[in-house]
Amino acid sequence: MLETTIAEIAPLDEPAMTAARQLQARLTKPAGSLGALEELSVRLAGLAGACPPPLPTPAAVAIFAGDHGVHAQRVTPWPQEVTAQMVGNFLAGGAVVNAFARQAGASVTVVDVGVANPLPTPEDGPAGPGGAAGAGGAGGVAGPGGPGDVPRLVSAVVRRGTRDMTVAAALTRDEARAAVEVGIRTAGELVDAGAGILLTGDMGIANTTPAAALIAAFTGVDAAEATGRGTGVDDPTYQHKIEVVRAALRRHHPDPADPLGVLAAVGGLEHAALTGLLLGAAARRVPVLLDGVIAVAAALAAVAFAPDAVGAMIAGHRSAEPGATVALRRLDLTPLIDLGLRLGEGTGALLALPVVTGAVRVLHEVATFDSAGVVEK
Ligand SMILES: O=C(O)c1ccc[n+]([C@@H]2O[C@H](COP(=O)([O-])O)[C@@H](O)[C@H]2O)c1
Ligand SMILES: Cc1cc2nc[nH]c2cc1C
Repeated sequence: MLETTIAEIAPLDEPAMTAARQLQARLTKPAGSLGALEELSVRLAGLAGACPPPLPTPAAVAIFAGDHGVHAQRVTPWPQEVTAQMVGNFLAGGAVVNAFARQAGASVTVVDVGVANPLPTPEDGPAGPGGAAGAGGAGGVAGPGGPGDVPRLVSAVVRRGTRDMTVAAALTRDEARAAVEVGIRTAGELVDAGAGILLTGDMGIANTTPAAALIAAFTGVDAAEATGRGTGVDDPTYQHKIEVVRAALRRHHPDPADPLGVLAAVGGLEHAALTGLLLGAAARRVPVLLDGVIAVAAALAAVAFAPDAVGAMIAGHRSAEPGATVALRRLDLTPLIDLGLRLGEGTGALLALPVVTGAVRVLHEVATFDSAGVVEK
């Protein structure tokens, strides 16, 4: 499935992009006055092979959840159980991603690709599914797409957490491939169900450590440049975290020309699955909004598999994690918003969604100088 998906990924359609540029020039606004939105609309026309491209709706967030053996190296202050507990919170509608998804009108799908601990059940009380649902707003669990559209759980466990990358490869190649294919399948299912845009989300205590290792492996920057403070670590833990990333890279010497090998050596299950989601979206020519540092690390893997996959990607925001800026530079993507977010879950991508919709809506709805009878300069 990985190879056939890669084979389907093609460059942006030049005639559609030319048509979008010409249309932008005729709309009732000074040329270039919509800044980055203009080139975004051109790219989306190229992806769709049509001008105007379809409005990017409905939107679907896919949150991939997994745990990390490198947690044993004390790279994060949070206990591993929080991954499972936050999955429960997502399903109950009580997390930030749920609030932003309701605001944006996006559906939420949580994919368990390798959570180590058992997921909470509704009987587990207020923190479990159903418990926080009242936080969804007056009237209960109203989902983003209307009543009944509640967050959905997909169980696609490849293994219950990776191995500690400082002592072994995090995953076997077969496990890494299986996780990538979970992401490809997720993209296919969401697009088949009608999604017009996909948004990346992630949950995994300790996952900023493999994200940093992936970014260093694919870009060649030093571990210190790719590593950040994640959920928030003190200075000694931060220095230690850089050494952990450095030790993993020294141990495995991942070859950036072998993305499956890199994901297996120093990746995470959610990073691999997100790589698959990005490849699947590109193959189906549906745009995908990237969230934070975990998503952009996965994006580096995706373009190593298929360089043209970048055509489907939109950088939602600039995560506060320094590795995100390193990766975005390599991908040549400019983030739409820059608010110092470092939460993950898909929150930054959701905040950027109205900007993307606005960029496309302009091509659909704005009058031309001719049609509106407005004189040009
Ligand atoms: O999206 C980001 O850029 C981002 C930056 C820092 C932390 N996170 C989230 O925080 C968790 C990982 O942080 P840490 O410190 O445990 O590695 C994981 O669940 C991520 O979704 C996410
Ligand atoms: C509470 C909490 C929520 C999160 N959401 C994404 N990563 C997270 C990490 C923590 C610790």
